Amino acid sequence: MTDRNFSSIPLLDYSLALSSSTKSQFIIDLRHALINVGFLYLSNTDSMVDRHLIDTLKDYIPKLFALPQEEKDKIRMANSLHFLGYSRLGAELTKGKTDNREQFDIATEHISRWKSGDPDYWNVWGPSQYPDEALIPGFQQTMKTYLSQVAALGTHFITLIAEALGLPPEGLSRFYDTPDRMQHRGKVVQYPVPSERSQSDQGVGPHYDAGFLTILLQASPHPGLQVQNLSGDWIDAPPIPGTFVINFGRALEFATKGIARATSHRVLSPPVGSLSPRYSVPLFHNIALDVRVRDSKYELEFPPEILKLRDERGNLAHTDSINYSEFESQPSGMVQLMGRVKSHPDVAQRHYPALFKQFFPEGLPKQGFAY
Ligand SMILES: O=C(O)CCC(=O)C(=O)O
Ligand SMILES: [Fe+2]
Repeated sequence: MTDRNFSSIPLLDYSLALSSSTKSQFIIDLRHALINVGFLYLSNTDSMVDRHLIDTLKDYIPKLFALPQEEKDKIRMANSLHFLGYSRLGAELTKGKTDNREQFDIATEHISRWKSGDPDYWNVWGPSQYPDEALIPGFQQTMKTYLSQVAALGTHFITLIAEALGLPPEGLSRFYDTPDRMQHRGKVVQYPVPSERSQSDQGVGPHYDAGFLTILLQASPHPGLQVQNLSGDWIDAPPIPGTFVINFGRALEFATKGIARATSHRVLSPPVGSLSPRYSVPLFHNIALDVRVRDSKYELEFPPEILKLRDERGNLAHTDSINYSEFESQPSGMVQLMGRVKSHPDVAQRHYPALFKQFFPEGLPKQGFAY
């Protein structure tokens, strides 16, 4: 119980999971992170994600945001049925306040399988938009390779999560289609330095992530990411060189009967006077679009000792996040689509007029409501 109100985020060494003599310790540490924290740092992932590729990607990021505004707007998200593309600074609100960030939503490669008669939510997956190759040569290939390597790390990590929850390694495979039929969504994000006059330090407000797990690259040395512990205190998760931050989302929490924690988190803008923006690259590792996590078809049986750990942990005293409770009843794809419609009403107005009317009967708001 002393671990209940964590005051720092555990660091796990991925290479320990790859050797039979050290794997059991890794699984024990992962179990603690899943049940009590909901966040972890992961080091030594070079066998899955090329370290040089990460450095190359980091070098591209400031150049990507420095592209002329009109070039960024050419690939704006409103062009895309799949909610993939560029969003200007301040396009979204979280908990009623503007998020001070600018971003490119770019996903792993995927050809939409939607056909007439299929549910709308099949269209949340599809091809990405990239800036003109001549303006940022090589970025597209770097990003594609990066996303596919990180997605593969996520696919392996899911088997470790299953083991940490007392299931066989393939215990969570029912939530997935084959890897070639899945799409995982990445973003490249810039949090600008606020001006002296700024009233807000909100990079992104408190929220949960949606799916099973998020794999985050903190791509600049700025602190700012904070994680809410069981008593509601905000704990810093500053960048640690050579690591990813991994956190668990609402779908995993629902699918595991609350054993795994989706943990509320937020990002503070860089302090006024900082010399450069903060950059990050999250990858949201998805489950299959048709899955209803609470349907009996997907119900998982956990060993009593794992359920006991959940019960000993207890429930949250307080959280500042509210989003994605739709997993209780909706298919995963519908939860994603509803989240996207709320965050990006301009895209919805263009491509999903019926849903747009349902969520925004008064017409187009100035900003989206991210969470
Ligand atoms: O930028 C970060 O470090 C985290 C961003 C985040 O939590 C999100 O976009 O869901
Ligand atoms: Fe998040």
